[in-house]
Amino acid sequence: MNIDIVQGHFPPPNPDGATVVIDVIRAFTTSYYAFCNGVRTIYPVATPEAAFDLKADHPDALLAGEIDALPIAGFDFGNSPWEMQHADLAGRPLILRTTNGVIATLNAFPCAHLFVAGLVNADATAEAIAALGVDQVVLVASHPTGDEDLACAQYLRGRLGGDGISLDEAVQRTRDARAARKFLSGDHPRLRAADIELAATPVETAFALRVHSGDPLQILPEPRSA
Ligand SMILES: O=C(O)[C@H](CS(=O)(=O)O)OP(=O)(O)O
Ligand SMILES: [Mg+2]
Repeated sequence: MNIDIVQGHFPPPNPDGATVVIDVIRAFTTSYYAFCNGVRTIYPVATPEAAFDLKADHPDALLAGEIDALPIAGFDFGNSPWEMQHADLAGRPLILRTTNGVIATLNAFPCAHLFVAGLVNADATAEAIAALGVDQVVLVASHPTGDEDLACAQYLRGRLGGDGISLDEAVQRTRDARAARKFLSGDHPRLRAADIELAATPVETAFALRVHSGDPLQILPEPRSA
């Protein structure tokens, strides 16, 4: 298996292989906890306007996301795993707009298989990719310069049989990442240290998150292979 790591919002085409878009702080940690708390599907969108337009077609949808890490006016939630844990989401679709993970996901097709991941579900993602039997894997650290997504990509590469780093190192690099500072400083009530705690805590029983092509794209939990 050939495994490439790239950084940023523009994954290379990977028509026969598997691509994983990684966003540890916070888009796919938020997505994971949204599903844990009952969300039915996630629609990733590029802009607040696209979110409001899509909600017109899905009136039961909830809106989550950020601009400059802060909640968007008129949205129900920030891009916050803690907020996902503390809300009633059962059976609702979620429309998600974020700066890095969501934008890279929207740019990731063409690829044969697309997943999104954080450290929370990195092991489950590695298992799902290994089960595909593909020759080419692209790991996309979606923050163009941040270390948290790159560390997760390097951990995932190791889990897939390539050069890797330990889970402890990936956890520490998440806590130390520049993007984590504004949450850990306590300067803003909607930027919570609890979000970083959740982003930096792998969950052994987690599930992978697969992106299904179509208009709109949908993110759905992937059943774990036995
Ligand atoms: O809301 C987030 O955590 C980030 C923005 S930043 O890196 O914290 O400024 O968006 P994401 O798309 O989840 O990286
Ligand atoms: Mg991020």
